[in-house]
Amino acid sequence: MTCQSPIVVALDFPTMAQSIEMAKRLDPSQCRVKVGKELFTTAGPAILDELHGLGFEIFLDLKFHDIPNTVAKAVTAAAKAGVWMVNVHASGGRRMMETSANALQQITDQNTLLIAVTVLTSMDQSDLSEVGINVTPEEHVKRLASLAKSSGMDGVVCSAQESSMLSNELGKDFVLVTPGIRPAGADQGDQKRIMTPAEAMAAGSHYLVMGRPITQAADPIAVLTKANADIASLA
Ligand SMILES: O=c1ccn([C@@H]2O[C@H](COP(=O)(O)O)[C@@H](O)[C@H]2O)c(=O)[nH]1
Repeated sequence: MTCQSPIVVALDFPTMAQSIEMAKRLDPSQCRVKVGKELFTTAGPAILDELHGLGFEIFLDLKFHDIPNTVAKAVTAAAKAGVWMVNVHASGGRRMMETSANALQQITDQNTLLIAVTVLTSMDQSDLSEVGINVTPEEHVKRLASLAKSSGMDGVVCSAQESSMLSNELGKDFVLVTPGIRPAGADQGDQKRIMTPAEAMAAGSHYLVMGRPITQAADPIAVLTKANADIASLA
């Protein structure tokens, strides 16, 4: 089923049963889904089969960061599982990303998108300073995204606050996946660099990751439907 929406719902649940219960309420034409560290660790690869069986395209968000050989093997396994998108950390460096991109090119029957995480949306300037990075989040995102592009990545994970800058710098085809999406008035939680769904799309994001604002809402479908409508009204 072709998905009409840029929204990717983060299924951050502690059990397979809860994630499947949520997925069954969602419509694969209205969103994709994201499987992250919590769900994959508890449910294992079986969750991918379950969600594929429900018709969803899956972003496997495990943010691989290891030596080149290990990461290349991990992204290969993800592609063979048929996921729509998988990611690595750009800070793993050029050789790690190039080796992974080359490994995926060997799998001719899959078109899995390979993207790289730049600066987590939960981090601000002070968090970066504490780990020895003394430039603004925007400057560091730009540096890592440029490295990711020249290392063969299809795109990056960044905050929507950097989407306009990256779109101008790296071109409109370089895929920008932006978590930290918060409808107006929603709880910010641990996210630091946020934007609303419509703002993020207007800024040049291609895909919007939304977790708790949808999954923890009293009416998750109403929040998703409103976000899709807000985005559609931009056209
Ligand atoms: O920089 C990043 C990279 C990944 N994430 C993931 O996206 C979702 C966001 O969930 P919310 O509940 O909407 O905050 C979550 O699974 C993160 O692991 C991110 O937030 N920022």
